[in-house]
Amino acid sequence: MSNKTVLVTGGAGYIGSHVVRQLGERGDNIVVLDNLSTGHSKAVLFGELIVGDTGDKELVTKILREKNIDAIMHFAANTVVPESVEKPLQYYRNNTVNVLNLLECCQQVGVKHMIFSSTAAVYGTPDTLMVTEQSPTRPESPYGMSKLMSEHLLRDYSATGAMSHVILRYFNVAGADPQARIGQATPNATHLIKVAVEALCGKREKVSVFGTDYATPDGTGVRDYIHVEDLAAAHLAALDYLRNGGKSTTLNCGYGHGFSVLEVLKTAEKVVGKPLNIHYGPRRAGDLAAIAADSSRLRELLNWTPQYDDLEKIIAHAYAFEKTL
Ligand SMILES: NC(=O)c1ccc[n+]([C@@H]2O[C@H](COP(=O)([O-])OP(=O)(O)OC[C@H]3O[C@@H](n4cnc5c(N)ncnc54)[C@H](O)[C@@H]3O)[C@@H](O)[C@H]2O)c1
Ligand SMILES: O=c1ccn([C@@H]2O[C@H](COP(=O)(O)OP(=O)(O)O[C@H]3O[C@H](CO)[C@@H](O)[C@H](O)[C@H]3O)[C@@H](O)[C@H]2O)c(=O)[nH]1
Repeated sequence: MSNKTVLVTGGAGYIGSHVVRQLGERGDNIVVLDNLSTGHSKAVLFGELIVGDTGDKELVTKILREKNIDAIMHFAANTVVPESVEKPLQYYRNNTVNVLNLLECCQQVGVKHMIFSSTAAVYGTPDTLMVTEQSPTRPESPYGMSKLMSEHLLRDYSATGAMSHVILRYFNVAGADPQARIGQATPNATHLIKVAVEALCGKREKVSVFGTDYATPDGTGVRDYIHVEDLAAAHLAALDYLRNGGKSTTLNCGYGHGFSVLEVLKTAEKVVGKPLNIHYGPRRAGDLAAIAADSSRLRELLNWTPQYDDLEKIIAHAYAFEKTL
C-alpha cells in the first residue's frame, strides 16, 4: 500500500461509493468529502468521511494539506438533466464554480492529479449514434454545459503543467454492487433503471415513457447503460495511469451499444418476472433521441475490460439492491 491518499469528493453518492469500495478493497488510502445533499454516510465503506462542501475553500485546502492528498476524484455535483433546466444557476455553481474552487485549492497546495466525472450530456444530439471523444460537443442542457465548462477549466489548468487529469465521460450508469451492500439510494431518482426497479418493488405505481416519437427504431430514447462496477474499475485504472506518469486525456465510458426505453422496460419485466404499468407520455425537457459510446480509447489506454456488459445483470443487481432499501 502506498502512502499516497486520494480525495474522493461525492464519495457518499451512488458512483463515488462504488469507487471508494473498490479502492478500499485493494488497500488504497482514501478520504471522502461529501455534503450528504444526495449521498449517505453509510454508503462509505472505506476511508474517512468528512462532511463538508467542495465550495468551502478553507476546508478543502486544509484537507489537501493535512491528508497528504496527491489525487482527487471529483464526483460531487448535481446530476439531473431536467432539474438543470429548472435550476441552471445551481448547476453552474456546483458543477462549474466549485470545480474552479477545487482547482484553486490544488494550485495552492500542489495536488498533481484529478479524475473528473463528466458526461455523455456534453455531446448533445450526435451526428451518428456512436460518439468518439473527438465528436462535437454541443450540450443541450445546463447540466451538460456545466460539465463541459469544467472540462475546459481542467484542460487549461493542466496545460500549465501543474496537474495531469483524466476526464471520464460517463454514459448512463446503472446497476449496483453485485453483493447489494451499496447501490443507487438517491431519493426521488429520475434514472430509468432505478425508476423501473422501484416500480417492480411496488414503490411506484407506474413508469412513464418520456416520448414515443423520437427518430429511433421504436420511437423511444436510446442510451448506452454501463454497470457501475465496470465504471468504478475504470476510475482505479485512471488513477494508476496518472500516478504512473500518464498524460492528460478524455475517455468515453460506455459499452458501445444502446438500448431503447422500451427494451430496458421489457428486459426489467423479464428479469424480475413481473409486469410493469407503463404509461406513454410526452418528451422530457433536455432529453435527446439516441447516443452510445465508442469506448475504444478507454479499452486500449487503460486496458479496461468490462465484466458486466449485460443489461439483464445490470437490472438484476439494481433490483437486488432496491429490495434492501
Ligand atoms: N449517474 C449517472 O448516470 C451519471 C452519468 C454521467 C455523469 N455522472 C456524474 O457522476 C458523478 C456522480 O453522480 P452520482 O450518480 O453518483 O450522483 P449522486 O447524487 O449519487 O452523488 C453525488 C454526491 O456528491 C455529493 N455532493 C453534491 N454536491 C456536493 C458539494 N458541493 N460538496 C460536497 N458533496 C457534494 C452528494 O451528496 C452525493 O453524495 C456526478 O458528477 C455526475 O454528474 C453521473
Ligand atoms: O422515468 C423515466 C426516466 C427516463 N426515461 C428515458 O430514459 C432514458 C434515460 O433517462 P435517464 O435514466 O434519466 O438518463 P439521462 O437523462 O440519459 O441522463 C443520465 O445520463 C447522463 C449521461 O448520458 C448523465 O450525465 C446524467 O447525469 C444522467 O441523469 C431517456 O431517454 C429518458 O427520456 C423515461 O422514459 N422514463
